[in-house]
Amino acid sequence: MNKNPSNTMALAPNTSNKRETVCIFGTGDFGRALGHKMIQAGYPVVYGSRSTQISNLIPKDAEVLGHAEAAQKAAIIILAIQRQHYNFLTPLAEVLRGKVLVDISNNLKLNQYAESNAEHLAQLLPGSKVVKAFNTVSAWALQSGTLDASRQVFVCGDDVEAKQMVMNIVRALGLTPLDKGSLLAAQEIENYPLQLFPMWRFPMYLSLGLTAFFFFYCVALDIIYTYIYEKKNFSFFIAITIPNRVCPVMALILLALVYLPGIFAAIIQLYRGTKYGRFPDWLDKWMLCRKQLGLIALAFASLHVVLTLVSPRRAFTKWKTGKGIISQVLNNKTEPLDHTNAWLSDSYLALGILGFFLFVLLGITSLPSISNNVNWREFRFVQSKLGYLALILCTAHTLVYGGKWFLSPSAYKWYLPNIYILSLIVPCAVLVVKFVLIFPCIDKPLTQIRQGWERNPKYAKQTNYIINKSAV
Ligand SMILES: NC(=O)C1=CN([C@@H]2O[C@H](COP(=O)(O)OP(=O)(O)OC[C@H]3O[C@@H](n4cnc5c(N)ncnc54)[C@H](OP(=O)(O)O)[C@@H]3O)[C@@H](O)[C@H]2O)C=CC1
Ligand SMILES: [Cu+2]
Repeated sequence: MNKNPSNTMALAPNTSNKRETVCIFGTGDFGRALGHKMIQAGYPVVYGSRSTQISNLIPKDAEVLGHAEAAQKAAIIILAIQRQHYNFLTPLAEVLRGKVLVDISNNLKLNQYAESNAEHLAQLLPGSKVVKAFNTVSAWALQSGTLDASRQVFVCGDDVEAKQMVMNIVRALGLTPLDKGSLLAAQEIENYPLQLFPMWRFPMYLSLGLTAFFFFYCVALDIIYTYIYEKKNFSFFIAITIPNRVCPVMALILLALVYLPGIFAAIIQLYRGTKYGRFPDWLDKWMLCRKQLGLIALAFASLHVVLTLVSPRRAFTKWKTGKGIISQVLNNKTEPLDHTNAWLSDSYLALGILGFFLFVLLGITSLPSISNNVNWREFRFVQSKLGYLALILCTAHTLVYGGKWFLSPSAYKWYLPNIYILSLIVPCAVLVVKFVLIFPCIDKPLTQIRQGWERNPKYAKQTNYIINKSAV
């Protein structure tokens, strides 16, 4: 039985300027914040609450009624209530039949329940149209208007029309809806706020691990080795010298790691002769966090710049310069300018400056506010072509800086190579494979594959299979 005859009418898209009434169950923090924002956006708001007493915290223009009464006034009902209280909705099933129920709830733990809160709600009230939305926005941000970081609202639901109505509200509040598909996506959306920087986790762990490794590598070779074999105490290297070796090395390796998965992907596609086929899971994940890897690399490069610029202020540098001058004075001999050295030092500085400039450009263009304003060809040009150029310049910077003594025995202590030699392995491998193997000989077949050509009949079947599966 439909208690509300205007129900079906209210579900039709609203074309007039007047906004339709929205009902919110629950007058807690989130319910109040959302109601406040909705009234500002011009929606009449009616609250459904256990107590109809109006407290002064509730937005002034809102009405507060019992749950059943409030629900009858609107086609959309937002549930600002924790999941564990959902059972009180079962007696209201008839009133809620055909209505759009917006589930905004979050959990305290990842995968706390077997089914997502939204699916649980849909099972409780099979006659209603459940839409998941708003759970990634905080009540505090809604109320204070500081939404710059989280304008995106993930929306999912099985009823397309209901989802559209909710997305219209999201837009009216000045937020950006992102359609995540059917209610099956609710679990993922509910897990999202519980994950701290999900895309950053792998890049963070990787860079922490590598940084620690290179740091102790340098401590062993530059401090402990010199202490044991040359009886010199260089422990103060820990403060600036070693960080200024680790930072450029990390920047270079992480930048190379941004482009390495693309090379694996190309090799896999070439080998399979098709682009239809899933990449292995690890590669998929790696491809998805390339931007984060690049931004961490940029941070290391910036630190390297700062650490290099403070060099003239260091007592060690001043002492070394003074020592050189005094030895010339004592020997009464002026050393002529070494032109090779002058060329080398100027070139490695120039390469470093150019490389860093491109690095910064890459970082800036990856910001959403910029990347949203360039088309994908421009974006690809910057991220791929300029990115490779930055990688070439930074690799050359390291080679010119250290190249002259890479072959000398002093670059190897305890048979271990100098950290710069280590740092060149991945970038050089990436550049060689890209420009010697992939680029000249197989770029064309690769492009053809990426445009959807099939070279490998073995995969034709699988292609059909995948297409059929995605159509289901
Ligand atoms: N706070 C936030 O920033 C965010 C919260 N959320 C989600 O919003 C939901 C509400 O959160 P929040 O507003 O912070 O919580 P509150 O505890 O502040 O409010 C919950 C409200 O639910 C109602 N309620 C409590 N118990 C019952 C019950 N047994 N039966 C019926 N109604 C009940 C009450 O409303 P009344 O007294 O009017 O009946 C109460 O005010 C949660 O699921 C949360 O995960 C999602 C995103 C952000
Ligand atoms: Cu450098």
